[in-house]
Amino acid sequence: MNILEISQLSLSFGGVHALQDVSFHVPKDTITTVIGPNGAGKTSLFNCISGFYKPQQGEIRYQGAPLRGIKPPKRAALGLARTFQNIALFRGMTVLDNIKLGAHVHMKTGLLGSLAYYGRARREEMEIREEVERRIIDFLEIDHIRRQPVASLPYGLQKRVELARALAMRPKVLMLDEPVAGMNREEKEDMARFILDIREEWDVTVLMVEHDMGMVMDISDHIAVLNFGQVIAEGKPQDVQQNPDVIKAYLGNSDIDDLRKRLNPDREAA
Ligand SMILES: Nc1ncnc2c1ncn2[C@@H]1O[C@H](COP(=O)(O)OP(=O)(O)OP(=O)(O)O)[C@@H](O)[C@H]1O
Repeated sequence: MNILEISQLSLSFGGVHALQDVSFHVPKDTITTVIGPNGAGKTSLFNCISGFYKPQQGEIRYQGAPLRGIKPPKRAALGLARTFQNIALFRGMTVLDNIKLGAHVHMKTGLLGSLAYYGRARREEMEIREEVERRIIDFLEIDHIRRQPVASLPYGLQKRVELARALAMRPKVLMLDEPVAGMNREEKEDMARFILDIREEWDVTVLMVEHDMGMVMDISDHIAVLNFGQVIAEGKPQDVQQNPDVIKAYLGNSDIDDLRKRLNPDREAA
């Protein structure tokens, strides 16, 4: 079953065609990765799925239902959680407070919601939240820093806190925009392990944009390749890697050594 179905999506900014007739699917319980050279449209696609951009054409279906007209906070509450290319945490706040903000998407707002949301229901929700927060902190091994302000942490740990906040949203689809960008090798290996464990232990489908081809080929179940706003290949890592159109797309943007490094998963572990 596909948890997300993207059909014939097109998005333009003036004369720039960021996405052209993009169709692909995200099978449930997989790690699905969107790759492609710089400017290929990967972040634009993420922005369409999370509702920040409105495509001029096409449809995105989530759990079988169209997302059109649903605003970003509602999409998050429905289970589409996201991290960003550049860390988007509240740097002055503690790790724990940042994680608590993630859970906020489930708070009822508005007068009717507030009236319906007191007493036992609210207590139960708070208990669930605390339990989820505890589980996330244990899982991501960040108990020792939970009272520290985010700004005081090294980059790799900040990225982990961002992941924690996204998990606190209790997602069904976790969208990760370049989760290992800027990380050293050890941080990358940790992050790759966490992403694999999230799929296994948290019943979450992962949709990722990532440039690190070693990690992409190692941990992805399904890959879609974008180039100039169009899907040029989709399939298993080994199929995508051999695809002549994919090789050409990367060759057009890199020298041969860079290409080898990018497409060869044996280059380095994660
Ligand atoms: N808000 C915007 N306004 C105008 N043009 C935009 C906007 N967002 C994206 N674009 C353009 O759309 C195209 C695709 O950009 P996008 O950021 O989606 O690519 P990308 O694959 O995520 O690139 P990268 O790997 O460098 O992050 C680019 O030509 C970009 O300049």
